[in-house]
Amino acid sequence: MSLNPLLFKTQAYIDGKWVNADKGGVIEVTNPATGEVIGSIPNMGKAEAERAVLAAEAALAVWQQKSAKERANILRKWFNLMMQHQEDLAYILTIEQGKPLAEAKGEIAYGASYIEWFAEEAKRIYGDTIPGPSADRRIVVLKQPIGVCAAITPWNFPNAMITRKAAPALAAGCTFVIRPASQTPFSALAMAVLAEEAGIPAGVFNVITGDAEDIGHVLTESPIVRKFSFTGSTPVGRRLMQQCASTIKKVSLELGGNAPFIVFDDADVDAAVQGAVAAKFRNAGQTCVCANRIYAQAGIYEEFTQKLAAAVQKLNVGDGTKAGVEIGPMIEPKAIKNTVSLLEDAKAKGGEVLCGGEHKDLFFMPTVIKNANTDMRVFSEEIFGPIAPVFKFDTEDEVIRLANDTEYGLASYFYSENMSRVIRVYEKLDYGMVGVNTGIISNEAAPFGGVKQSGLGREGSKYGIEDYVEIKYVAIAVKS
Ligand SMILES: NC(=O)C1=CN([C@@H]2O[C@H](COP(=O)(O)OP(=O)(O)OC[C@H]3O[C@@H](n4cnc5c(N)ncnc54)[C@H](OP(=O)(O)O)[C@@H]3O)[C@@H](O)[C@H]2O)C=CC1
Ligand SMILES: O=C(O)[C@H](O)CS(=O)(=O)O
Repeated sequence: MSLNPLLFKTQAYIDGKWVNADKGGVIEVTNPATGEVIGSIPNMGKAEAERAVLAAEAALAVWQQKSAKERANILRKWFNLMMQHQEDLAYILTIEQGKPLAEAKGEIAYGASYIEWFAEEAKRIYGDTIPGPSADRRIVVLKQPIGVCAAITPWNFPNAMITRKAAPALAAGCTFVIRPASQTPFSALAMAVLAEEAGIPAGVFNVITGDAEDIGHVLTESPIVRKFSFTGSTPVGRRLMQQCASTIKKVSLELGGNAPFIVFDDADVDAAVQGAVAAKFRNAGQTCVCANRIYAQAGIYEEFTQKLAAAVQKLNVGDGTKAGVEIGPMIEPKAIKNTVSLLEDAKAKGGEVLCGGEHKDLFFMPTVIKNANTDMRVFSEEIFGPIAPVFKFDTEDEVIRLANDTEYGLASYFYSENMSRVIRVYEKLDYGMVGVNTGIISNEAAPFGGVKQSGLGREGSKYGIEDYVEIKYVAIAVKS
């Protein structure tokens, strides 16, 4: 495969124009599998970000003058174009982010599914009429687009994290400014090429690249921006939320996780092993919903850990553009350093490495640690890498307490064939999402999001549009 020059853009996209940074600065982007420079993007800052916000404000009228059905049809065209270009978009994603091509193709389809879903939701943003408290009063409730929306997204899902925000925003009649992660900007720019081709008017969808802090201050502190959405780490999300407070902006946050993955004695152990591999090693463990702490009940602990290690050892690690590769590189040296540090800490505190543990360049071998315990950093920190610590537990009450003992509350998973236990456990897990007998829970029809310090709001599903509309109450006096 090779880069499609029509989709591979090295300029930002503001107000329907492809532009460089005012001062001409650029940021180089490298392929994490090879270290080669793929290309560069404009290193923009405050002035360009302000222009992007003004362009989005100016485009509100033209976008809102279209009917919901017209907006829906344009979004549908955007979805169709993404799927027509799935292979080319996946290749761009793999060389900038590292995930294997099969996973990248999956992300393109997953990201596009949010556009498909909200193209349909665009036509179903309903208001209410409410019986008035007296004969001379009428109550009308409208749901109207909130206005200019802005977002900052991470490197681990360079397509889907953007469409999960842009699709409901545009469906609701809002306009949008996105600042993608510096490591993975090309997927966002390719999205803009197809947005333009789909008929999304200039200024409605803008992609700005460059200095995170300078651009971030504009997107969080400009009074023109009415809604800010962030996906990334909890510390950065907390800081951006504080910045949004200056203008009382509507904020949605998809932040870090520390997902428990619980296997009870009455589980289908082979299914649980497959689920654990999927939940732990997707994107080389670099997702916020990855299984972070694996708990196996005493009765099946030996069987489960041995079968898990046997399955993990078979995973094919390498350059994601090569056929058959299942685990790509980590995103950058900092990620490798953090993963090594977590592993060394676990080993020093009694962990036994059943497989993996080594790394070369940005490739970290998928690792299973037996005899994990709560003194280890992997118990309380988000690993965000291909390490699977397996903890032993005895009782249901004990594992629920351990699972909930974290400031995070994004995803959780457990395996049991006992229906009463299934209901008891999913009711007691303090998380925004629970996977029962499955390790993969993300799709466009479901409300994705967390509780506690994993975030605010939900993305996808019928709930996802609510963050992009404002409710207006109209009180009407009626003469008899
Ligand atoms: N809940 C969820 O859905 C997700 C959560 N995450 C979490 O994010 C972490 C890993 O992703 P990672 O990208 O390292 O997270 P970061 O929070 O470091 O970065 C996320 C984005 O924020 C930008 N950013 C960083 N600092 C600032 C700032 N001060 N002002 C404005 N923008 C800023 C980054 O820019 P740049 O890197 O270009 O400097 C990047 O685009 C993990 O904790 C993971 O769990 C990640 C993805 C999804
Ligand atoms: O960034 C992430 O980790 C994603 O939100 C996970 S998922 O939605 O692709 O499962």
